[in-house]
Amino acid sequence: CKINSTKTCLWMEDTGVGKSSIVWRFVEDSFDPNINPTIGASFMTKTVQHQSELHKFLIWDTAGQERFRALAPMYYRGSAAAIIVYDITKEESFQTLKNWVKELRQHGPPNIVVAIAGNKCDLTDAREVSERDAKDYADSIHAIFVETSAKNAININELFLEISQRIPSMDSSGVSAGKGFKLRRQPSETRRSCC
Ligand SMILES: Nc1nc2c(ncn2[C@@H]2O[C@H](COP(=O)(O)OP(=O)(O)OP(=O)(O)O)[C@@H](O)[C@H]2O)c(=O)[nH]1
Repeated sequence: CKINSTKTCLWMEDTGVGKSSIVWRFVEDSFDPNINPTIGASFMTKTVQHQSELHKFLIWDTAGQERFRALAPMYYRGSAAAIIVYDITKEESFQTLKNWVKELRQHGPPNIVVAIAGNKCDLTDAREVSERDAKDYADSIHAIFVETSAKNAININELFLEISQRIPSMDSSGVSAGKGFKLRRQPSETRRSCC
């Protein structure tokens, strides 16, 4: 197998949208309803096989609390992808996400792959952000979009799979193999509808 090395940064302004829970679900396939807020940032890795390639994710899970906001550039600089997470039951978290997209566009790496995850899609009765509005916004900025539930393990693996498909191949030392970066607009065949 060829090894692709990817650095992924997970971040979003609001605390409690479920960033750490998404990482835990992806890396450990577990969910803790009493998970503690992240302090500073935490780091985890996971290697997944896709067709003939092994893809290693190096994941920085950044803290959403206001007092840690200034640290975000340390993690998104040099990242191949950023996942911005909002909570579908909090309209405000979707609005503030747009500020992070702007910051990323202005100060992040030029070809960074942006993925937007609308988390907690198991809480349909409390929904404040429509899937259509979020998808339209993601399309307008050429970002990956999925609704996820870390609690019910919906679309978590699919999210990372789509990211790995959009990131240019790298050799085992982490150097880009020189393939042009192409946006793939087709939705993943494996993605599930959230509700
Ligand atoms: N119902 C539901 N609850 C979730 C889901 N994901 C996370 N939660 C809950 O939301 C709360 C916050 O989750 P975290 O993963 O700590 O959120 P975070 O964005 O990492 O928060 P910070 O570390 O403060 O930035 C916890 O009580 C989780 O159990 C989900 O998919 N569905």
